[in-house]
Amino acid sequence: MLKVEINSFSYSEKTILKDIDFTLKPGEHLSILGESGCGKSTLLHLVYGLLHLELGSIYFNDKKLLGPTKTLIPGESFMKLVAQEFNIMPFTTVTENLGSHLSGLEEEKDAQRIDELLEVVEMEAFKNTLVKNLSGGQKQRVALAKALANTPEILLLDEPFSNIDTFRKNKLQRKIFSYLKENNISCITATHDSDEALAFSDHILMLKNGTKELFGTPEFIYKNVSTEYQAGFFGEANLLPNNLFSTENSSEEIIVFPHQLKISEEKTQLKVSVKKSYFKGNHYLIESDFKDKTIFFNNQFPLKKGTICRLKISEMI
Ligand SMILES: Nc1ncnc2c1ncn2[C@@H]1O[C@H](COP(=O)(O)OP(=O)(O)OP(=O)(O)O)[C@@H](O)[C@H]1O
Repeated sequence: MLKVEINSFSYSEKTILKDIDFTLKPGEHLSILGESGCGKSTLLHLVYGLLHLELGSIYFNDKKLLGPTKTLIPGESFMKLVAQEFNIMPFTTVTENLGSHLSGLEEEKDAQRIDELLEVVEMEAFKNTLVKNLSGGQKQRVALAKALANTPEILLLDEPFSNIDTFRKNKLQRKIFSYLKENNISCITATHDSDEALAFSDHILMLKNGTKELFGTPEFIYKNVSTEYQAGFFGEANLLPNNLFSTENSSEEIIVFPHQLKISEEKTQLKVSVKKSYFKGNHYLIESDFKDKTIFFNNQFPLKKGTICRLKISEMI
């Protein structure tokens, strides 16, 4: 089990991470979700042992991980990090790259393992291609396969699918995350992609300015979104006074997602003027004005600019 307790971490005067703690059991997947610059990569680098943690501690099972000031070679052998600038050798083939991480003693066994890894990242067709001739997304897939070569106990992935097109991404995510579960490999991913975090993780740690904003299962996170920052990860969201929808006289504001709002025949208080309709495939996202606020809601059809309509909450999250 991995146990992380970061009281505080800074590169210089400015505190980058503060009061972060979590544990990760074998095979569990934690997503770190946060905006650019909030400290996701720093957190992964601390866990991997590239950065020294003065105020806090990181344990794997009962062993305290000591970090770069106490170890000769930074990084832990049971853990692999796939960083944003992936560490692969450009002038060798894909097979040679993967082979460099295997024993080299049993040729046939290594060849089988390389085929298995290439199948997981769907790179069989590029076996003999020089890495320098691959696209960014293909290099990212080789880096992933390389990290898996020796079956680590913990895999740290920094934006692992950032260069991979949507067409391939979904299938690849399903394959890789089920491979990790089947092999009981724990995983921490740093991501901006809420779809990935919701679909594949056991826990999500949402960060804001280096501190814990929300922590819990994907269902818990989605149902407990209460601020614009938190909702921002899940598409357009509206922060509205609760008393628009209830008779209660409270000053509380609630987050309402576009799919929760529906045009109503009743005289509701939420009377909006349509600004623009965006085609989203199976629905339209309507941008509208309500007093000085922009309100987004979903509709089956596009609406003309200037159309006035009243909205109600059609469903809870
Ligand atoms: N080596 C460094 N020295 C000083 N400051 C750094 C260093 N690396 C990162 N930072 C700063 O620490 C903060 C967190 O950076 P980090 O890379 O961890 O963010 P991130 O959430 O991973 O961002 P992104 O999603 O853009 O990759 C940023 O303000 C960044 O400028």
